[in-house]
Amino acid sequence: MLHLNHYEKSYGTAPVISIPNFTLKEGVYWLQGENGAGKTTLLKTIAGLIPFSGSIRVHDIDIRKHRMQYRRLVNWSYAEPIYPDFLTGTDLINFYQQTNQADAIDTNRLIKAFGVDQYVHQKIGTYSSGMTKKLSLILAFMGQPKWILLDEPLITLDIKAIDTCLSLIHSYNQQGVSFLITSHQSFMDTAPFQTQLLRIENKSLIKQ
Ligand SMILES: Nc1ncnc2c1ncn2[C@@H]1O[C@H](COP(=O)(O)OP(=O)(O)OP(=O)(O)O)[C@@H](O)[C@H]1O
Repeated sequence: MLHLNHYEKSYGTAPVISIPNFTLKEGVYWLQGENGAGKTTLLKTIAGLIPFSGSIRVHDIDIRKHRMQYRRLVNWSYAEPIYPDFLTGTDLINFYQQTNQADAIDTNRLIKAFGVDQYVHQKIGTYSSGMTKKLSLILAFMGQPKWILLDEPLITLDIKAIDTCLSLIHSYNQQGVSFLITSHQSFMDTAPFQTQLLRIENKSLIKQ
């Protein structure tokens, strides 16, 4: 369960989104809204990356009171990931393996599933945008998260990687992992799972 209470986010004096009280049960949620509505902002705050007012809890673990514990429950993938050029994919994966206490066999399975084993030892500066995106998705699936937040997961992916990503969402969800996904692309025609629709409109979050 994900709870937001008295959640408010502004940049400077400009309010972006306000959510008095919202609970999301387990599931796969597709968060929609116009450009600039606040989708990335909401995901970033739930991921613990930017400050906000109010409270956020996942499985009763408070984002501020139990920061480390919370961060292990919530994984996140950027819409347009940027990593230091001088690191290799292996460097980042090894780092996440430690911080997220991820199982090595599961991690290798993810690397192979996205075909990243072909280039994971190369420096990230040599990757194309789709290659970097696949790496970012591997990192998002690592460990034992209860929620995975995916910001535009399908952009720049090739058709095979889109299938891989949708299959992983399906299988992780069957194992009790929930997803909050933003996407301007309609992926429901090919997705092997049902989604529940959420929308940010007029600075509010609504279920559809
Ligand atoms: N770092 C920032 N500083 C100031 N304003 C910001 C910042 N990041 C986002 N905003 C503003 O917050 C609002 C919401 O932006 P956000 O990126 O969350 O929208 P979005 O719904 O993800 O949009 P898109 O569909 O275009 O990706 C926009 O008005 C944007 O200009």
